[in-house]
Amino acid sequence: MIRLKDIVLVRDKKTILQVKDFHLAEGERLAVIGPNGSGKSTLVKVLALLEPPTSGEVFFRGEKVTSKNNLAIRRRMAVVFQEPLLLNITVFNNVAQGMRFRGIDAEEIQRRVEYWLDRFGITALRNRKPLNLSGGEAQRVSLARAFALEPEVIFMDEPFSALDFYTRMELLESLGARLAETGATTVFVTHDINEIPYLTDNVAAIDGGMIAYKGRLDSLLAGEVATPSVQRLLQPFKKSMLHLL
Ligand SMILES: Nc1ncnc2c1ncn2[C@@H]1O[C@H](COP(=O)(O)OP(=O)(O)OP(=O)(O)O)[C@@H](O)[C@H]1O
Repeated sequence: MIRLKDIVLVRDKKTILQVKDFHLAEGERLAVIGPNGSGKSTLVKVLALLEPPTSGEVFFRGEKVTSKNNLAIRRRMAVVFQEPLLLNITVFNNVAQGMRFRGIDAEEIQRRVEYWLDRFGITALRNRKPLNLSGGEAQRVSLARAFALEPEVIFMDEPFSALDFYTRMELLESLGARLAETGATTVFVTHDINEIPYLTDNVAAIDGGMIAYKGRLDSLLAGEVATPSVQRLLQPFKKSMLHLL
């Protein structure tokens, strides 16, 4: 579905990302892990067409992304960030807004908003403004907004890392069920490897801007080749997780 070819991204004369060949298949659910500053968010920004690489090519369904088709392709994707980034309008309108920008008709918008508010358990909040929501509720709104767009790919960049443990567990369960229901192609960045089994067993580890591993999480935890700093990152999780896999 998305292919990166010979991608290099340079910021302040420093190479932040270097990806020779990367392929995200249709329906694939990929978790992305890596040490702080390794380039996880940058990888998502390049895949989601939010940041053009310094050199190299991005293909979406075989079509090369250019400055001309970039916006049209970006509208087929949705991104959920760590901060919900809601507008100061009602929950209903926050979920509806992106669809309005995409020219979807009012009846269909109404149907989708109601459906996704229900799926994320926030129908009762429909007339509330974001300032009156808890962090977990606000992130549910941001998830409903993304799913309502019926995107071909959903990117999530540490969406739950600002939330407390119980809220994170609830949201992971809920997100896992919704992803299973839609079959959406997904990239999920996390710094907490414990979150991954709720969503997928498919992981990419990034280190120093390069993809050090892409494959099954259990194989990675069992010691399959990755860079020493990715192995160090896994160390604290190994004991607690191996029995779960
Ligand atoms: N605007 C910028 N200008 C220069 N360097 C930047 C900029 N934004 C990020 N970087 C650098 O790019 C590298 C990759 O950053 P990125 O945010 O992709 O890493 P990350 O793996 O998502 O990190 P974290 O786990 O801390 O969120 C880091 O070294 C960071 O300092």
